[in-house]
Amino acid sequence: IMERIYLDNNATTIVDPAVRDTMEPFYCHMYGNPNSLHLFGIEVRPYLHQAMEQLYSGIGASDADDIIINSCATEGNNTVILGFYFNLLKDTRKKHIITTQLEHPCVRESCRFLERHGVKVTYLAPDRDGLITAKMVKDAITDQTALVSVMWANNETGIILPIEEISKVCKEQGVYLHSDAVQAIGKVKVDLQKVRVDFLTFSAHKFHGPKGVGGLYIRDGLNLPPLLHGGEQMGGHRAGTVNVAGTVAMGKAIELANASLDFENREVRRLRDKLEDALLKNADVLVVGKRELRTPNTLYVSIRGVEGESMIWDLNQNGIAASTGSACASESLEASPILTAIGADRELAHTGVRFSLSRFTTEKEIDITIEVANKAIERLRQLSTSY
Ligand SMILES: Cc1ncc(COP(=O)(O)O)c(CN[C@@H](CS)C(=O)O)c1O
Repeated sequence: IMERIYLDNNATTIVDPAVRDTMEPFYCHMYGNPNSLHLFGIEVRPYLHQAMEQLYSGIGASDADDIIINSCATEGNNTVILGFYFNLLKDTRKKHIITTQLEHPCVRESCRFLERHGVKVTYLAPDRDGLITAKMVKDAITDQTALVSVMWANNETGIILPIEEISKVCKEQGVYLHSDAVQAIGKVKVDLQKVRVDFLTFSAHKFHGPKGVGGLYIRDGLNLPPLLHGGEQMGGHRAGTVNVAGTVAMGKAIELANASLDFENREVRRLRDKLEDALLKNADVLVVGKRELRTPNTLYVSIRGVEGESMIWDLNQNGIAASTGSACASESLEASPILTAIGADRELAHTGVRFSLSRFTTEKEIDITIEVANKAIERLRQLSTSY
């Protein structure tokens, strides 16, 4: 049987077995609704409390801040951006939001929805290194700007954005800052004691927790109307029965993810660099973003003369899972926005392949991937009419 190799961890990750084990008791043993006042409900509360403590320390949140448990980062990002519309933009003359062309579609489309309701949105374009700088943000802020939304790290390229500098600009200018930290947690240190953001979103399944549970951080004293109404859960910030098993799992997952940061930035980075160096030995191969400015597990490579989809197909035929970019865009055959934004020509913009490793990736898997990828490049270039 062909050995399968999973190198699409920015799309989703395997649940760490230790995380899975924490979920077990909450299905058939302690299955009460935590909001119930009887024994079945009360007995699960200490586990939720422990999970919240793990999450607070996992991102360096202060006790006075809020962390809302939700279903995923898509929900969290929608809650922030739509919540801003109802809370602030609708009633005051501040009708401007600044975001970037790098954001995940759930941020972009939430902003587009607000544009249809009279909000002005600036989508900052990255520079040729794929970066959004604090200066770009500062230059875009006007006296009508209410919110800046910039992701902590990009899901396709792994490029880490200067959130600390951007947060200083937002504080100086009196503008709220939201950061989508989905691709940062477990890869780089996210410490809100050091970097002041007002809203932060994350999803457990990106750092070896289960799908279907995520978190929304709201800094002390900030008020955001709920996206989901009709329950006193999460202090009224998010109605709906709490996903007990998922929350407990996410607490354990963030604890393990932070404990593995050194391993991620040493060993996973070494394997990613080994793959990257091997691919760069081929002519006309471009890696997007400076290596030291990327999350340790991600490599977004453009191989001239090889369509991204063809490369993914060849890899898949050999049991290797990678992607042409974010999973949610995998159906669209459009040119990659990031490659277009950094000035890649049309042909190049269709040649992106994303490899994203994890702490479970082995040296043998990378060696096999190097061999298969080099053979695929040779085969596909021979078939290419343009190379
Ligand atoms: C930066 C960023 N922000 C939000 C999301 C959405 O996460 P959900 O848990 O699905 O709601 C993702 C998920 N990006 C996956 C699936 S599209 C990728 O292949 O890149 C993300 O990377």
